[in-house]
Amino acid sequence: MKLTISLAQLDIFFGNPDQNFAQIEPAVKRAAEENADVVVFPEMWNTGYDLTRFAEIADPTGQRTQNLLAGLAKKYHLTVHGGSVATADDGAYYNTTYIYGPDGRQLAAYRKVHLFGLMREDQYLAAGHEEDHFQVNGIDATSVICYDIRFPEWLRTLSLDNSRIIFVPAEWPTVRIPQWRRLLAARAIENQSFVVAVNRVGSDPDNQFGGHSGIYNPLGDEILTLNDQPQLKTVTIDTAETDEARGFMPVFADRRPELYR
Ligand SMILES: O=C(O)CCC(=O)C(=O)O
Repeated sequence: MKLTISLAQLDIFFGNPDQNFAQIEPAVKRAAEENADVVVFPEMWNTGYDLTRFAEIADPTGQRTQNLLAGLAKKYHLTVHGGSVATADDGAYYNTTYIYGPDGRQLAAYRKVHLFGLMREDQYLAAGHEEDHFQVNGIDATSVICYDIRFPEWLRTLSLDNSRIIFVPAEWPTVRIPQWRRLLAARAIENQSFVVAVNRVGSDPDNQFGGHSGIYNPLGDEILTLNDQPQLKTVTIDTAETDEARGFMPVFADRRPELYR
């Protein structure tokens, strides 16, 4: 099955939800003009890593984000993968993904499972515990957030349910972009899946972010790579390539889960 995907590689205004919210509709509109079936945003695009001000700026129960994404998905008739946003719920903060289908219905909500201690995320956020599985235009897919890609056992777990695409929104620093690209390629190869990854660009008080959003085929080839500037690019993938990869080399059937821990 074919799927046309737009990667919306944004810069993010540090701690300024209003300015960040204003960036979303123009990108969705542009993706629709490029006939995308799905548009994907980066991680924590509402606030950036302005962790100490979450009480003020995190989205209460994610409502503002959900209303925006649901409305845009319906208006432009495509799936909106909302990257992730900082949300507040029951006295805790989360790094949360929302995904909406073209009819405006929520397809998935996911909270980042592995919190990134190096950026003090674990001191300010609570971790998620749940898998996410959804379909985009009839294609089984799953989604993680940034640092989660360093945990192959988690992406394998998520891929066991016939998933053909792994979405990865991120705020990945420039200094580790070579690792970003290798990790994404490895996750694509070992799970015989497409990996669709959107990183932010620009900087915050602590980090420079390196872009290089990309799409990797099930052989780990980068079939689309962006640079380190704000941009939106669109490409069509064919998930028959996942059938070919899995048919040729039965990695899933050859697993020995009884030996793993
Ligand atoms: O793993 C890394 O090097 C970067 C992870 C990260 O920046 C994040 O999870 O926000």
